Amino acid sequence: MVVVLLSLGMTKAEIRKQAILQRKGLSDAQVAAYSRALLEHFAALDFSSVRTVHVFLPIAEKKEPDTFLFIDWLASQHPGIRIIVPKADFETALMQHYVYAGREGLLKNAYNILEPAKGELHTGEVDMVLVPMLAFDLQGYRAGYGKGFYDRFLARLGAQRIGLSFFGPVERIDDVNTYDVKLDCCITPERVYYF
Ligand SMILES: Nc1nc2c(c(=O)[nH]1)N(C=O)[C@@H](CNc1ccc(C(=O)N[C@@H](CCC(=O)O)C(=O)O)cc1)CN2
Ligand SMILES: Nc1ncnc2c1ncn2[C@@H]1O[C@H](COP(=O)(O)OP(=O)(O)OP(=O)(O)O)[C@@H](O)[C@H]1O
Repeated sequence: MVVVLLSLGMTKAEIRKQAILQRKGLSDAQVAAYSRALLEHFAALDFSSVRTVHVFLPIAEKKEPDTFLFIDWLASQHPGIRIIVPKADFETALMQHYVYAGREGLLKNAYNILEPAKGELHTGEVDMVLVPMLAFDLQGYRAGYGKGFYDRFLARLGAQRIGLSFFGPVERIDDVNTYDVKLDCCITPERVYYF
């Protein structure tokens, strides 16, 4: 008898490749429409005890969700909430966090990530973090570009971790490691997955 062991899972490297291709296939109009759909789900969350939201700034060239929609919505609907944006140091894979002060002060780094050039550092608590990714799985694990920025950042925080993805989950990420931090939920254009 021949026994075939099928794994439904994928490695992060495989998932990254697939997700990058999937993203590349999106038109600008699709990115805009999907981003609006993500915002609709986000807007339905409970913000009653949220004072600080950490928002990644999109790499437009990589067709990431347009998080400026989220920033504009928060500023108009919850003006009391403080918006924090990151600045990544690629030598240490650590991020510094700044109080968002408008688009004027943002510059693109070598990876096309917009980031604050200067401003007020935020070193206090963060209640909610929007997490970028290439893909996530049914357990709430994610794969990003592979430098561990968000794993390092989220490890020391008690914040709500909210993933944003244009695509639904993969069944399972096989090579999850002890540093990988699970999401609390992941928003896709279709629905919100809770873990
Ligand atoms: N908007 C945004 N900011 C973010 C992240 C993200 O995913 N999205 N990151 C999430 O952790 C961190 C940045 N992570 C990155 C890690 C590696 C590369 C990189 O090596 N880029 C190469 C090749 C990428 C590719 O394979 O396509 C390049 O641009 O040449 C870029 C970003 C922190 N800030
Ligand atoms: N808290 C940590 N301390 C030390 N190393 C870490 C930590 N978190 C992650 N790493 C290391 O960083 C590397 C990248 O991790 P991983 O492949 O999970 O990245 P990713 O989650 O896809 O990337 P990102 O978080 O930047 O989107 C791994 O070698 C991992 O061991």
